[in-house]
Amino acid sequence: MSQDKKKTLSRLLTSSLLLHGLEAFAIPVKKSFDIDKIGTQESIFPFLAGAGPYFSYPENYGIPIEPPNKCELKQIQLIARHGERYPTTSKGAKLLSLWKSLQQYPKSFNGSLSFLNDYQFFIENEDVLEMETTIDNSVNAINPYTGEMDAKKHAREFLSLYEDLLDEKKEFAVFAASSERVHDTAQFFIDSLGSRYNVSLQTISEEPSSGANTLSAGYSCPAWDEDQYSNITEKYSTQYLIDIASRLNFENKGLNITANQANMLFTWCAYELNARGYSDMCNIFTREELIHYSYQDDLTSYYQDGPGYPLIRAVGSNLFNASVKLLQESEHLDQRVWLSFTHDTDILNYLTTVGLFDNGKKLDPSYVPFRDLIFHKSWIIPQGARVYTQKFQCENNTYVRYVVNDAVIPIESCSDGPGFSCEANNFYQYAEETMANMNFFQACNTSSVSNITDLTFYWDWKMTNYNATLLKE
Ligand SMILES: Cc1ncc(C[n+]2csc(CCOP(=O)(O)O)c2C)c(N)n1
Repeated sequence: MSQDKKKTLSRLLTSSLLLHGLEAFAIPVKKSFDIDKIGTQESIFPFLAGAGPYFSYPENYGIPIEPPNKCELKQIQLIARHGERYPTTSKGAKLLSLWKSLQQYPKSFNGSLSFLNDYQFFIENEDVLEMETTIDNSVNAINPYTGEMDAKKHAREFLSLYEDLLDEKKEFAVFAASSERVHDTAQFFIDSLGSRYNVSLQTISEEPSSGANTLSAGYSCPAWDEDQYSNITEKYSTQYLIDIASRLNFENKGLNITANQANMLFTWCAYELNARGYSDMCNIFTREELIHYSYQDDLTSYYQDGPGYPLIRAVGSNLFNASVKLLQESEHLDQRVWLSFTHDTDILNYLTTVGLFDNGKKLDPSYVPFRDLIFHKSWIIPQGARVYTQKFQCENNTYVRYVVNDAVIPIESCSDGPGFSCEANNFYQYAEETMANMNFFQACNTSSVSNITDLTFYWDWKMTNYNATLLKE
């Protein structure tokens, strides 16, 4: 705020307080207003490992997301992540213990941490852990980045593009994995569609026992080992974390922050943005450090849940296979819109099978491969991520294409249709080749936790009525 503005504000406060017979000097004008900070940190969202607020896919190729001229939409599928949330229980415990140890520091903080001298922690009680951020549970009344508002805004954007595919009279199903935050996101989305529609929210169990009949195949995959490629991912230099810790410790003698704690400060920054709308903690990093943090996350995701781990293509085939079936049957189904909500890794597993973010170049832990990198995890699955499959008809042919976080992402080997789409039969062939000899149930050794071998909920929801118990996971 300019000096002039501050003076005017102070004069206004003085005169109004005098009018009320109060002493003006009793109320100091605050040095910095939250409203000045909110909205100033959006350029760093892409560097926060998908933990910070939603942002559109940054490298939009310029292809309009509306169906091309003279083409008619036939089916829309959505696989979406829940919206902005509080940390998980395990991350929350680590953050709380870090906050406690910072509070033990006997002196005033200097340098970039000096905001902590007058600071209120953003996790106000443990009940919010694992949950969506909402208007109600936000730390700041003017937080624009709640999971609640994200889902509600998304639903309005969805209506603006696809309303014509919805039938006001007929009941239709929306599907959510049984994690409470995922379910809540779906409910916010449905609420925002308005009362014209008759929606039945189907809650699909994400317990391993649900086997293949799930929106979160990762939980039904005992064969998956998060450390399978840790020998590669651990090679990435964490010197940037040591540098951050040294800088903070130099500014604050006796603080003794460790590199692991420096790593947690990125998490702090991201989740505080979701809960408060801004985070002074985000300002302690240099751009270079943010780039290192972001690439380290790309690298681990690539080898744990993406193209770097061959098993993942089988995990993702569970959902891709169902999605292809829905596309093929579109003329015979009485629902033209298929909306599903789940977790980040499930969407990543699915897109790995589709093959949208794999240029065949394995991510290298010895340097940041700027020019060769198309696997930016946070661009693909930020909080509130949304992956649409569009099927449309132009003259006598039908076509399929993907819209990821508001950007059309063509299948490069099949993109000669209108709007860089893939002609439907070519698409089915592409899918068949991609999933040839792939069997989720076998590859994952799912039989050790379940005997359910097929994903059926899109087809049998009316008969079954899925209402799994909600889980905080
Ligand atoms: C293949 C595979 N990859 C990862 C996991 C673990 N996992 C899945 S969802 C989730 C919570 C965070 O996601 P969100 O923030 O979207 O709720 C975690 C920890 C698994 N079980 N299988």
